[in-house]
Amino acid sequence: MTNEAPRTYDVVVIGAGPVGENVADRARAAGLSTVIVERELLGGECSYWACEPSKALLRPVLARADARRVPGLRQAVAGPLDVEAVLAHRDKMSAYWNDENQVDWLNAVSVDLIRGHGRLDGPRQVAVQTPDGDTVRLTARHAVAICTGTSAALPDTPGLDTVRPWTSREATSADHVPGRLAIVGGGVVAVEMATAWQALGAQVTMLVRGDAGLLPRMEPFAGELVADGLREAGVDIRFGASVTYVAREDGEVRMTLADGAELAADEILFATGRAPRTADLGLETVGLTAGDWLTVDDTGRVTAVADGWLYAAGDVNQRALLTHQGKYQARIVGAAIGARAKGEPVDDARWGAHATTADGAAVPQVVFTDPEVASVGLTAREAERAGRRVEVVDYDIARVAGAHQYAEGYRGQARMLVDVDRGTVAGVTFVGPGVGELLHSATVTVAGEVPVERLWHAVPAFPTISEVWLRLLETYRGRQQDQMLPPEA
Ligand SMILES: Cc1cc2nc3c(=O)[nH]c(=O)nc-3n(C[C@H](O)[C@H](O)[C@H](O)COP(=O)(O)OP(=O)(O)OC[C@H]3O[C@@H](n4cnc5c(N)ncnc54)[C@H](O)[C@@H]3O)c2cc1C
Ligand SMILES: NC(=O)c1ccc[n+]([C@@H]2O[C@H](COP(=O)([O-])OP(=O)(O)OC[C@H]3O[C@@H](n4cnc5c(N)ncnc54)[C@H](O)[C@@H]3O)[C@@H](O)[C@H]2O)c1
Repeated sequence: MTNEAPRTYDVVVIGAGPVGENVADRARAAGLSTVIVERELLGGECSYWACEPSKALLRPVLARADARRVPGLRQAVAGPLDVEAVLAHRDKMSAYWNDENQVDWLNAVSVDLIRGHGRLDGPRQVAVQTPDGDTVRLTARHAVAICTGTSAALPDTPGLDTVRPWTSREATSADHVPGRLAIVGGGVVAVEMATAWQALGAQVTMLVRGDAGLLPRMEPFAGELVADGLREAGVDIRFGASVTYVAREDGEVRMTLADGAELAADEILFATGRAPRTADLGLETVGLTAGDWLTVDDTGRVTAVADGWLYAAGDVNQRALLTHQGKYQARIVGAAIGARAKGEPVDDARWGAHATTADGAAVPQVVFTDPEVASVGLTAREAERAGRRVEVVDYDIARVAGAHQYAEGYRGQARMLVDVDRGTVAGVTFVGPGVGELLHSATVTVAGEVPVERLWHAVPAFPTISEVWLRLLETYRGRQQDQMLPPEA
């Protein structure tokens, strides 16, 4: 093992997923010497085992579902998906699990790369264990940024160690379609992977604990409409189903549920949430606890560490486990590191250049199921918990002319929350085919804190689904006018 003298950089980034890459890019653009440490592939979970492969699997499924609702086109797409072609497309969209292009990009932006496992080794110090067993020591003049993301969190179900369960990694990279796939969980990964694998030919059974339904963090109608869509596609959804024991016997996975029911499948996917990759990161050398999420302020600094040199961005800070939101944090964190290093003022006021204000106000998300779910800002439940006075405005998207054009028998639902004290929109949820591309209008409205009265002047084109905005506003105004009418004699 060689132990060279420590190399010094202005900024050391640990983890080259989408977020680490962007922190490094922004820090370098601010004129700071920057090195990034990566133990697997540049591009992280998103490029190889999450967003890219999952959406490549889902795109043909959703395009076919849409086409089947268009008269004149339905017959042309009546047949099954070409599984081999879908998997080949997925492989291509995952860059064949090769990060050469991303290395080229890193070189082009003049960020140094060290491959290996990075660990903190005291304040501003990082030790990298390289694949050939060497240790490279790094010192950061200004900042260390932790961008190590998350891994699948598995429950401690007895027998789990014997079944070789699928996690999101296997679910997005599998090269064959299992005959029967059991999915534990009712969150985003569970519903997306149920949509994909059922359409590719597996018989999917979802085992969802409790009675909160699917997508429990979203508006309840989102989970209900997605459950309807999955059932129509042939998925068997069992609510109140807790797995108490699993075993792999004779090549199949056997499960026992809390109510004593038994079932078998060829594979079992645990889509039961995420855990931060901080267990083996040397957190204890800077007074933090191994395995914890890293709590940060709005400029991305880890709040529990003195002197403000340690930052954390992306999944690992648990603010919003989404690529686009982590990259937003990364742009701001990179700029904040740059400003502090140069002694420039840091604008961390609400919506300031160095504050990740949107994390708490306007996080957009699209769930790529049939129907799609697109949401930003608060749900009604969250608004109530936060003590915000909101008016809940609902509209059936099927009544919008553009929805009739989009698909025969369109089914969908929209909800807008109007903050009655501020006169702005606090949250929007759309559910229905094609609504994902509608979401940014809602994000601009929420993040821009556009007064509801001004929205009347933002005219949606006819006949598009976006006319749902007009209908939501009319519903809201109609209600207000009703309230202004004198009581009937
Ligand atoms: C199945 C699935 C589908 C998803 N789909 C979407 C989607 O459609 N849209 C969306 O916005 N989000 C989606 N997400 C979430 C998205 O993948 C994450 O939010 C995103 O990857 C987080 O980026 P990150 O850079 O914080 O972490 P990661 O992408 O996890 O990257 C972290 C990197 O750090 C490296 N690393 C970790 N520890 C060390 C260490 N000690 N030393 C060196 N390197 C280290 C890892 O190898 C990895 O490359 C999905 C997630 C899953 C599981
Ligand atoms: N399209 C997208 O934007 C997209 C797609 C996939 C994932 N993601 C991101 O990835 C993150 C992780 O997704 P996820 O689905 O793994 O997590 P999640 O938190 O969304 O859902 C986890 C589900 O597992 C259940 N669960 C947890 N522990 C369990 C246990 N012991 N037994 C049974 N059920 C259990 C929960 O009740 C919940 O239904 C999400 O926060 C999401 O932001 C985003």
